[in-house]
Amino acid sequence: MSTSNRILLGVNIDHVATLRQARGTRYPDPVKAALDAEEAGADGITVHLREDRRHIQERDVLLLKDVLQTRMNFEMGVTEEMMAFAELIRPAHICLVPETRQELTTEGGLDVAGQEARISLAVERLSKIGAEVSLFIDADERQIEASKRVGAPAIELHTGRYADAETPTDVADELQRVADGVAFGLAQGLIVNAGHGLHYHNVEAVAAIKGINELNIGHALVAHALFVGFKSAVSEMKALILAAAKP
Ligand SMILES: CC(=O)[C@@H](O)[C@H](O)COP(=O)(O)O
Ligand SMILES: NCC(=O)COP(=O)(O)O
Repeated sequence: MSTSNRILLGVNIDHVATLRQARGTRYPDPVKAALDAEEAGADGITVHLREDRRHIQERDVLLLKDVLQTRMNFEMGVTEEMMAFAELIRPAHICLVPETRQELTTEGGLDVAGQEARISLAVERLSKIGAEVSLFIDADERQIEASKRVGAPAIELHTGRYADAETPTDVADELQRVADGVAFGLAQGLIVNAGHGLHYHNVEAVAAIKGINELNIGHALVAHALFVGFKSAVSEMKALILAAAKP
């Protein structure tokens, strides 16, 4: 069980691509953002190639594969198209996420418990290309146990409910739910990551939870980068996380 205080920052660059896609221009380039993020201390780069291609494109992933100095965390829905693409690019990490076309963003975690056979086949197939497969799930014991059963070495706990909570009681409850999920996942022998909706004002409490391996953060970081630049946005976030994770 890992209870290390070393916590990694995965920088999600999807929403650099959102701005580009809004006009169909060549800029801003998420590949440049990824390289700046790495220079500023990102431990990895996360991209979500959505089925509707609303932000990241195949071109981005193919270029990143060649230029990243750290490692790619490739988020994907469990579809044959994405499985085949993952086999082509062979990322170091793959995170299986639920996806619906109309959603504004990823709503809730993957229902692993409800489709164990299908997820198990996907984990087995993607593990064969050498990827560490994680499952993006809610902090729910049933889903964590199912993740263990299907053979995934890692989970990423969806922190969206914590991020969206409005009253102090709800914030505390949702934070506790994440902390309980981390402890339960670690007890199952899983690598536990977390992310979604984290920003400069809510990240510290999550980073202070012992045993989290990595936080994946994107939207807030890209938004802050508009005002301070990408490198500063990453280094500010990294400093917050590392300070909060200190014993
Ligand atoms: C799975 C996840 O939490 C992130 O990839 C998130 O989905 C960012 O992309 P969207 O904002 O398009 O949902
Ligand atoms: N998996 C979560 C992620 O990569 C980033 O989510 P967000 O910070 O863009 O909400």
